[in-house]
Amino acid sequence: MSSSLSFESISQRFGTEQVLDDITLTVPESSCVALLGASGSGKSTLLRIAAGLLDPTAGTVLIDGEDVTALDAEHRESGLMFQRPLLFPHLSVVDNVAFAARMAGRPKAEARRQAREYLELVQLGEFARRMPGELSGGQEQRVALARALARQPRILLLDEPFSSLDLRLREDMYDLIDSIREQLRPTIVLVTHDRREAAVLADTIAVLDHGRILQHAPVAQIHHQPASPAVNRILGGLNEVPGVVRAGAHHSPLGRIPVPQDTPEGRGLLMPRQESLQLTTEAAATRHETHGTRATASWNDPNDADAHPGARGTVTQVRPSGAHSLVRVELEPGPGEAPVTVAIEVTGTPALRPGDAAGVALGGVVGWVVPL
Ligand SMILES: Nc1ncnc2c1ncn2[C@@H]1O[C@H](COP(=O)(O)OP(=O)(O)OP(=O)(O)O)[C@@H](O)[C@H]1O
Repeated sequence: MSSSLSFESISQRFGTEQVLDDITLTVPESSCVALLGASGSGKSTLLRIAAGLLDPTAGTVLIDGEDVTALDAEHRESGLMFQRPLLFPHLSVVDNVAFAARMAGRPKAEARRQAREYLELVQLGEFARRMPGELSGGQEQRVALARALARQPRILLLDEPFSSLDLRLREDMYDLIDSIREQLRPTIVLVTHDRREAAVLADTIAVLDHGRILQHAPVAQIHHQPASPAVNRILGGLNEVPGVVRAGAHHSPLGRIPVPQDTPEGRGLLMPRQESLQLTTEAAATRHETHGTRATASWNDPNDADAHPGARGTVTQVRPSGAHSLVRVELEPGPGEAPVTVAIEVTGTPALRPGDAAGVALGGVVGWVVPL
């Protein structure tokens, strides 16, 4: 039940509003792409075009390389699931799931037998005879998923399917999607504005902004190597540190951070994730390069006059949020540098207060820089 899906130069206008602008994106067979973006960025419009519910103003939709742009939704063989389950209230659970097969002319007993298999898959086998009004919200969404899967779709299209569920139920649905991916290997397009959901469920994330794809990349890559500050922010990145790239490193109040070899020299913005930065003891984190003193910390490489694995600054904010806290530190600028504040995510609540001295280091990752 799995196919590849491609959008080629898809554009959509509503009146004078350009809602999608030259979207090209391929979703390989059995993979899951998340369309992530703010409200109004065009995610649902692209999904409706994939489903055949909307004709694009321009461009082509391909399933397994075949142009399906002119095919209507009925013949597109896609399974859809929305934020609300949209079950038929007068049909039992099993008949809701069997509905498409019945419409396709299958005998009732056969359609129901197949529907029960999908209900088992979503762990609702014993609810087959219930009416939708007798289900919880989470159960209704499972039925909606079973109904979408029972169509044996070539492409599964999910539009904010879990956003009305509470956190616990959402986690259960994530487990269910994992197990369905393992068993049926469907090709999935997931529309979401929840970056965590995108990261948990998808293989790749396509970031949409004002109808354009800003970047499409594997989940880890897009978090650590955002193509622009806009992508970094949409993925929840909080840090943008201006500086200069020279001799294989980015130089800023954060210190000398090694960068990939192909990083262009000159002014550049370093975007370390708040989860990748670490608080260090102030003594160990003393910054030496621009202050002209030598490192005393044992883990500083004495053979590298430029090596200094950290910076120092002053805590400006500590914001606890349960298991983690966000600590903001204003870094000491070197000569000619402007001060910059970075956010660091730490476990628990540190014994720090605004005004305290703190050291900051980038742990174990190569810096990622985009030109300024
Ligand atoms: N049928 C339509 N006619 C006119 N404008 C439309 C139509 N459908 C969508 N739009 C507009 O297109 C833009 C993108 O809408 P879309 O629903 O694709 O965004 P979205 O990213 O899915 O947003 P949300 O997260 O709020 O669902 C919005 O400005 C919306 O008002």
